Amino acid sequence: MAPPPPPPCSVRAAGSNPIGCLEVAEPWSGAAPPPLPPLPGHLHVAAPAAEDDDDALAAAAAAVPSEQRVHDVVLKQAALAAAAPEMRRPAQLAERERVAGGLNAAFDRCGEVCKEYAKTFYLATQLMTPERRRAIWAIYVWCRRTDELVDGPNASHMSALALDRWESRLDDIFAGRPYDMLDAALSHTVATFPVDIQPFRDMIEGMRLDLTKSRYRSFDELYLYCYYVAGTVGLMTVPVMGISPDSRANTETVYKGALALGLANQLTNILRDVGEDARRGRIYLPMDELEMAGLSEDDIFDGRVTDRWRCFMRDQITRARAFFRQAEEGASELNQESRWPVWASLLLYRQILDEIEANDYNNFTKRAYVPKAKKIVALPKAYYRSLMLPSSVRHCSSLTSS
Ligand SMILES: CC(C)=CCC/C(C)=C/CC/C(C)=C/CC/C(C)=C/[C@@H]1[C@@H](COP(=O)(O)OP(=O)(O)O)[C@]1(C)CC/C=C(\C)CC/C=C(\C)CCC=C(C)C
Repeated sequence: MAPPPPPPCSVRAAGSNPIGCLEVAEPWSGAAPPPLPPLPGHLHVAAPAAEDDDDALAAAAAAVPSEQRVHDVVLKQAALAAAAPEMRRPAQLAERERVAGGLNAAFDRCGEVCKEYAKTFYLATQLMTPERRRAIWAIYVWCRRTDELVDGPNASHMSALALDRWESRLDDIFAGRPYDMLDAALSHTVATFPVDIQPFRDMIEGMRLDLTKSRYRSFDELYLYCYYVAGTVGLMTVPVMGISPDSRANTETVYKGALALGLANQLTNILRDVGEDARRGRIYLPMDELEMAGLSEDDIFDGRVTDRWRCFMRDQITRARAFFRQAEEGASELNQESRWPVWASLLLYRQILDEIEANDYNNFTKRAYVPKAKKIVALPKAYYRSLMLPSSVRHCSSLTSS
């Protein structure tokens, strides 16, 4: 279950284009992994609805709360991972195909991109086994490219049509027909690990929302957006990172934790960037909650740090922290060598919330960031957390010993 809405508050009554190279890569002419065989629990793409049905479908979808809709995707991905062996194909076969397919350079390039754009994360992937590490890089690059479509230097040329093309390219990746070398790395990854296509489709859906939507009426709407652009990352990566053989938690709990970390990170991102987003005419904060707090759009566009604003922000931060807490439960259940980057992401991103508080909630003109010294302290802390036994095991043994 998602953390509850913010509690009532007492005062409430009152540069350059460094990644452009990712957009254009040479068409891939090397060997590609075979298309995915159908697997039990694999999500099938629904046939497109006839236009007449569109409104009815949209109304039906809107009637289901976002949390329920997302939960269904979580269950399907968890079932797929639980039904498949940890890797879809024997490791040796995957390895042989990677080398024979000339994919070394493709994965190396993915690693370089990660190193360039997410240094800390890249460093933290070094403890992972080589095949998991490479696969995580390939997923990272696909996510980064997808995000660049609407947030990058060419974003102003982006259209729904281009996103449709990106989505059919995604179908090709899953069908073993990669377009370029970076796609080829992802194609190999999804043929090797039990990763479902739905979270990838959903991330593209999040980018579509970004093209058309600049206000979120309620937390329910915002929840769905955060799932699309960030919760999906959790669902994409856990099948690669794997669950600890010692874990006694059920798969669903771990996937819920992964979803929670994505949601927490994205909510934190939104709280950090309120001023920056407002300057682009965007407000991601739930409009009904703003109204309940006695705040209007103008308060945000004017960037006024008032007591009402501070109180509103306190509530939003409380909610984000609740998602981080839920994520902690899942993080400790992952394979031990995969836990470090996850704990690092969790601890570093959560500290941004502390920095917003330290800035006295001025997220209009001050960008909250974690200073380098604090980052350096967080990394060994994350490493230490990653050494701890899964919490499901700790709880079990404390029960049996008492
Ligand atoms: C191990 C690990 C941390 C893996 C994640 C690697 C990965 C595939 C990341 C993709 C990130 C990406 C490029 C997403 C595109 C959409 C987007 C931009 C989302 C925002 C990320 C931060 O973006 P940005 O780099 O622009 O941030 P700054 O402005 O520079 O601060 C998001 C906020 C979301 C990122 C979401 C995650 C990292 C989800 C992490 C969840 C897991 C890895 C699951 C962990 C599992 C358990 C059981 C807890």
